[in-house]
Amino acid sequence: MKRGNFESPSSSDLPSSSRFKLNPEGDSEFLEDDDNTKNFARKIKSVLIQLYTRRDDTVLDLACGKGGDLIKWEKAMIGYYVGIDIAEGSIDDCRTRYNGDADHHHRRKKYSFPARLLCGDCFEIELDKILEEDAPFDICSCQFAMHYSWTTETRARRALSNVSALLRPGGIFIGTMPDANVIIKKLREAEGLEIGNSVYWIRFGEECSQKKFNASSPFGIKYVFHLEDAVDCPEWIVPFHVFKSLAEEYDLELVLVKNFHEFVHEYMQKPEFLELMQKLGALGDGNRNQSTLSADEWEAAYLYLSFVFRKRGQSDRAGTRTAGRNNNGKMNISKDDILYINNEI
Ligand SMILES: C[S@@+](CC[C@H](N)C(=O)[O-])C[C@H]1O[C@@H](n2cnc3c(N)ncnc32)[C@H](O)[C@@H]1O
Repeated sequence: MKRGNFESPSSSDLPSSSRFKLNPEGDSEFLEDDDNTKNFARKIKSVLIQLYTRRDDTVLDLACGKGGDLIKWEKAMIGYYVGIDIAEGSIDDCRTRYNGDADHHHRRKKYSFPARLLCGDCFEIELDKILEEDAPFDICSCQFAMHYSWTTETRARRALSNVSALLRPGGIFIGTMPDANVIIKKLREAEGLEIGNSVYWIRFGEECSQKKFNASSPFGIKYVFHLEDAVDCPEWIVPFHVFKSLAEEYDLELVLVKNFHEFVHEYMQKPEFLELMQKLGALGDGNRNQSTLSADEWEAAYLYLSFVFRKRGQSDRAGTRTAGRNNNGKMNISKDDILYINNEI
């Protein structure tokens, strides 16, 4: 039995701070006019979305939360949006946000693409029949959530088979999640079973006291994650090489995987991306009023990675444009329009 073969991350020679602000929950809108709310995780998602989405694309947002990415999809000028989340409250917030209903905290706007919202467990339920009329999608996005599927192999497989079944050939699967290599490396360097700094902590249970992980059972490795201003929640280690090979079984080929540090250096600090950054409002006005990441926030950013997969097969984007799409999409979503799906379906 092979043991403890998670790869170690390459040592990071990256600077200890950056001008972006970290909030991996990333569940609020990207407000172009408000420099002080600039947010690191949201920017990474914005860049990912902008780089891989094309005008009129149809988008499936797995674990969409409160719809924090809606404005990013609007900027990418998508043609149709389907969002699914397990949390009823979040889906309802997503609905009101989509409808442009005002609340105390946010400036609201209407979106120009039709949308559909579902509430259910997208790592348990077979979605291909449920979304038959909406599929195939050009883009599937799963931001800060794929690791919740990693409780068991069955759920991880369901997550990937849903993505694969719903994407068109050549379609793109983008996402962000914790970087298991970094977390395990930090755990091994720590004295006890806890790692962290002033902005986050991660705690493993006694079952991990050996700090060795059996390569033949890479699912269900639990830890508790605490980030400032967020609730503590259980999460699961996703060894990326297992994720990649499982994805391959479902015809999803890896295009890119990058730790957030690397992502920032490759996509967000290079002159050739300046125009994109400006378009996204990510740099503010002449770089004034920039939020700066503290060393601890920058270290917390190192806990995450972004990934891109491509569904195997000949791209038939032009063909799918004319398919009977958007039948279920609305420009204003009522409570009754939300489809609640349960595991029996
Ligand atoms: C950290 S939030 C990310 C929300 C959103 N994707 C974003 O980036 O702003 C994780 C989300 O995953 C959702 N989630 C967790 N497990 C899920 C499941 N099995 N099916 C659907 N959604 C799930 C949670 O309800 C929560 O909204």
